[in-house]
Parts: sequence; structure tokens; C-alpha cells
Amino acid sequence: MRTKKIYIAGHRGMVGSAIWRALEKEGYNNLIGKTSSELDLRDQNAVIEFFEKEKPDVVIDAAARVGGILANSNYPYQFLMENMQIQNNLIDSSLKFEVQKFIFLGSSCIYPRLAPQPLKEDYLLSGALEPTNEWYAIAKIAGVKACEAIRKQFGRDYISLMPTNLYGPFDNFDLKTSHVLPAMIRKFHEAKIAGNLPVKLWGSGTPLREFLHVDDLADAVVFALDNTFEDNLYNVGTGKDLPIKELASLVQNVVGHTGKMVWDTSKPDGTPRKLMDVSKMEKVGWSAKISLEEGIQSTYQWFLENQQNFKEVKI
Ligand SMILES: NC(=O)C1=CN([C@@H]2O[C@H](COP(=O)(O)OP(=O)(O)OC[C@H]3O[C@@H](n4cnc5c(N)ncnc54)[C@H](OP(=O)(O)O)[C@@H]3O)[C@@H](O)[C@H]2O)C=CC1
Ligand SMILES: C[C@H]1O[C@H](OP(=O)(O)OP(=O)(O)OC[C@H]2O[C@@H](n3cnc4c(=O)[nH]c(N)nc43)[C@H](O)[C@@H]2O)[C@@H](O)[C@@H](O)C1=O
Repeated sequence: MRTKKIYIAGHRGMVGSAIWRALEKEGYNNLIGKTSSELDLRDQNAVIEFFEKEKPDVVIDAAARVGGILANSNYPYQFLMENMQIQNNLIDSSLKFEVQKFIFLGSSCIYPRLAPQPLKEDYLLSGALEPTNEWYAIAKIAGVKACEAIRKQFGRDYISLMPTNLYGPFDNFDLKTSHVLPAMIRKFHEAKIAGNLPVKLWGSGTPLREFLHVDDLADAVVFALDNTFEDNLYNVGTGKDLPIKELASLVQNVVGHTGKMVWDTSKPDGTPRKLMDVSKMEKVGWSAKISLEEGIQSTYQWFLENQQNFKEVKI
């Protein structure tokens, strides 16, 4: 198994690079990855050619157009179309070229905006989606269903893992396109350095969110690779959430900022709550290990050591 050829699509991203590190640590020694400039996964012919040449045994799909609440609501077409193109090309080529195991990564936003909490896998397609990210969610739902269809029709081990909001090393710290946690680390740090200036945050601060360290997600992916699951869809999270205002206080303390916080209510709140029910993963034997406090501290340390390399992330 350790010698199987594993293609990690999106291996330079936050998630893909964490999966690469975790697989190497576990002794997997036949990993392949391509940057988007070497292989544009939106290009069907290029993807077919790549699969024909490489013939991977396993594919892990961590390539996607990804962004925070504002990027998702400002660029609906890219979030819908690019994600469908990338995943369709990867899934269809995997079927054609006999890939035995495919791990698709979605997101907790696939569940209805007002679904009961915590979110069980069964709530998929039971109600309307959150408008700020319905485009991205629809693409991800199509990916889940494509893997489910292959499983049902062809009996292949294609599964979907649905991570909650992620953070960690190699996150996107560009304030226009990032998610909330890296945005807070950067905003509090820069305000501290400038003399504890006030920090402007988005929305009301009342929505609840759950956060999983990316190394925990990578551990779940390795677990899913090493085991055969009976079903097609599994939530991956901590099963604990907190209000955005509390998250802000946690990050502020870790960074050591002592100024004020200001809430810009012209920016969207997004879904009020999206807490994962993680009992299905727990039943098969996996649970998260890294606490939020510990994860924020190590991510802030990573930010301090790497901030000179950050680039603007354009859409
Ligand atoms: N971040 C989060 O909070 C969450 C993420 N996820 C999911 O995890 C997965 C990875 O996300 P994350 O690591 O955060 O995202 P990143 O933006 O960090 O990484 C995305 C990766 O996708 C690659 N990619 C994007 N477009 C293309 C393309 N056209 N052709 C080839 N490669 C492409 C990029 O390649 P390159 O660097 O070479 O350009 C990059 O390596 C996604 O499926 C996402 O939906 C799920 C829940 C939460
Ligand atoms: C992973 C998930 O990520 C996205 O959903 P989201 O959870 O709403 O994303 P977010 O991390 O950007 O925001 C979380 C909350 O935090 C608030 N907030 C405060 N201040 C800042 C801030 O400075 N930046 C950001 N981005 N948010 C802020 C913000 O207003 C919101 O209430 C999906 O589009 C979709 O891509 C998806 O699947």
C-alpha cells in the first residue's frame, strides 16, 4: 500500500501540502503533484493526458478555487465553474484510468443554511443553501454526488470528506480573499506592530464557527486512505464551535494586541451556525487532536516566520 502511486491534486495549497507531509511521515513514498501552471486542472485534455501518462492508483482532490466569505460572494461564477471543471476532470479521468481510490474534499457549506445542528451527513439536500457561498456549495455537492454515483454504479472506493473551516500553515493571509482565522492573525499582528491600533472585523461577530487544524484534516485523509469506509460521505471536524467574537478574543490574546475591536456590519455574517456532527467519523475510529488554542499559537508562530513570503491571492 505504501508504494501505491498517489496523486495529490493541489499539493501546494494549505490542505494539499499538509496531506503530502502526513503521507511522507507515514512512509508513503510514491507521491506525485503538479502546480496549476504545470497542469491546469480546468483543461480536460491536459488532465486526460496526465492520467494516461502517470496512471495513479489513488487520487486525493485538494485542488479547488477556495476563499473566504467575501471572495465567495463576489466571484460566484469562478467558485461554481472552476470547481466543477477541476473536480469533473479529476473524477472522470480517475474513472476512465482505473483509479481505485478517490478522496474528494468538500466543505461544511454543502449543508442547508438552516439545517438542525449539529449537521448530520443525512441533511444534505434537505433545504436552501447559504446565499454567500451557494455557488461553491453547489459545485461541492455535485462532486459528492459524482463520487457516490461511481461507488453505486461501478463499486469503486470513491469517498467524500467534508471538512469544517480549516486553518494552519500555508493558509491564505490575503485580507481580501482569506478566511476569518488567518485574517484575524494578520489584522491583530499588524495593528499591534503599529502601536495597538483598533482592528476592524467583519459582520456582527455573532455567527458561530467550528475550526479544525489542517494537520488534523491531513490525519483524517491518511486514515481514510488506510481504511475502507462503508459509506460515501463523512464529516471531518472537532464537533465544537464558538462565536466569531470569542475567536477574535482568542486570537487577540495569542498575538498580544491590546487595542480595540470594531465590527463592520456592512460586511456579511454568512450562515448563523454550521457545527458538524462528527459521530460518523468517530464510529469508524477517527477524531481530531489539536486544540484551537494550541493551533492558533502554532499558526501565529508560522505566520511570524513566513510573512515575508505572502503574496496577494487574485481571483
Ligand atoms: N480552507 C478551508 O477553510 C477549507 C478548505 N476546504 C477544501 O480543501 C481543499 C483545499 O483547500 P485549501 O488548501 O484551503 O486551498 P488553497 O487555495 O490553499 O489550495 C488550493 C490548491 O488548488 C490548486 N488549484 C486551484 N486551481 C487550480 C487549477 N485550475 N489547476 C490546478 N490546480 C489548481 C492550487 O494550485 P497552485 O498552488 O499550484 O496554484 C492550490 O494548490 C479544497 O477542496 C477546499 O474546498 C474545505 C473546507 C474548508
Ligand atoms: C470554509 C468556508 O468559508 C466560507 O464561509 P465562512 O465560514 O462564512 O467564511 P469566513 O471564514 O470568511 O468568515 C467566517 C465569519 O467570520 C467573519 N469575519 C470577521 N472578520 C473577518 C475577516 O476579517 N475576514 C473574513 N474572511 N471573515 C471575517 C465573517 O463575516 C463570517 O461571519 C465559505 O464562503 C466557504 O468557502 C466555506 O466553505
